[in-house]
Amino acid sequence: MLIHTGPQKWVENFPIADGVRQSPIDIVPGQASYDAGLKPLTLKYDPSTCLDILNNGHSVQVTFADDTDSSSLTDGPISGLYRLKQFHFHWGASDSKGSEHTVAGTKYPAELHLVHWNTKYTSFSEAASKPDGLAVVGVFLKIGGENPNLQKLLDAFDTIKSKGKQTSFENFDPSTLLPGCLDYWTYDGSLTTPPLYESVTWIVCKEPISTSSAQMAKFRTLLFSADGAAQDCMVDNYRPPQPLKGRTVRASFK
Ligand SMILES: NS(=O)(=O)c1ccc(C(=O)NCC(F)(F)F)cc1
Ligand SMILES: [Zn+2]
Repeated sequence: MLIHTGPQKWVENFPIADGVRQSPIDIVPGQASYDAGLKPLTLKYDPSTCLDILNNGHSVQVTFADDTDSSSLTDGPISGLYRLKQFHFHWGASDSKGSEHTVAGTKYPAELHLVHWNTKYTSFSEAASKPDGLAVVGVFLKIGGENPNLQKLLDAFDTIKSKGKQTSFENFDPSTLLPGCLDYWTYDGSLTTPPLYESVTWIVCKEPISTSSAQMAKFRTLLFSADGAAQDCMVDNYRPPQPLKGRTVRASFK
């Protein structure tokens, strides 16, 4: 039988769900503070570090080799160098919802998260629970023209339909999924799925990338459920916005 332990239930096992720096949030551009001290993002990705694509039961994830600095994030709001570990998506059951962050209440049909960890720590796992451990770049997807770079991912979905399936996925360049303009909002937040660690410097790009309605439909063919279990479509895998609790959202642009 289908057990949905949705976001409202998480606080029972993860009390930090009611913490002071939870994510996602609703970003209100008019209330963000422009910070001239914020640097442009430096994202350097090496396609040869791309390893595989996985259905982990709550999203589709592309994992990278993180034993060297070849795929990294520097500058922006962070200090030091953060290595790319993986990227994944959140999406809705229809094009009217799906993103985790919202912009003045606007929901996008999907949101891409590029997850990086601070190399002042020895591993992703060690960094994941530290207040300055992770930096996640969020990119909104909006309905427009078909996205040929996204299509490369979607073409692998038939082989990873159910939970736990993974397949090799090589030489993919994640920078092809970035918008042309890297203006961003930044704030201190958390993982948006349990254990909800308050360890993320969020960097949310103002400019969305495009996807088509047909491409969004392809995301919805993935399953939360494992092979042999009752088929449970992987949709609405987003956490709704959380209270700001006095935090400031800074903008890298005027
Ligand atoms: N949706 S999100 O905020 O980008 C996000 C990013 C990464 C993780 C993750 O690695 N969880 C496993 C860990 F770290 F051991 F707890 C969860 C959520
Ligand atoms: Zn995410």
